[in-house]
Amino acid sequence: AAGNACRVTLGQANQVRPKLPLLKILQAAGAQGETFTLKEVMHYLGQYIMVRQLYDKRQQHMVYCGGDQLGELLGLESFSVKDPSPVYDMLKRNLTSAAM
Ligand SMILES: C[C@@H](c1ccc(Cl)cc1)n1cnc(-c2ccccc2)c1-c1c(C(=O)NCCN2CCN(C3CCCCC3)CC2)[nH]c2cc(Cl)ccc12
Repeated sequence: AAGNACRVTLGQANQVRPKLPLLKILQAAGAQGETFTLKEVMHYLGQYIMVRQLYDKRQQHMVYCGGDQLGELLGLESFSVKDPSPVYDMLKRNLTSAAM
């Protein structure tokens, strides 16, 4: 039915395609495939930070990513999860729309 067709296309519309350096990070956190929703990208980046123990055990909002590929992508030694702007800037540089 038309409804389903519409839902399928809408579902595809919000997929993004990470560029290779970001895709490798997501895959290291268990991501499968090449296109994701933004929510999935954020989930896998969070998993990556946890698995690689990049967060400070005492100040758990601080992420120390210097020397890790994530730090290379962000161009930062560290950041606080309370200020997501550097992450969004990195995603703007490393995500393309998969809708095309
Ligand atoms: C609100 C959200 C967020 C999401 C995006 C952004 Cl740009 C900032 C902030 N957030 C809040 N704390 C974290 C976080 C903190 C330390 C280690 C790992 C994740 C996250 C991040 C998530 C996530 O998917 N979060 C799910 C719930 N988190 C709670 C924190 N939990 C851990 C906190 C450290 C101790 C172990 C549990 C893990 C699940 N994805 C991210 C990806 C990045 Cl590039 C950076 C941070 C996060």
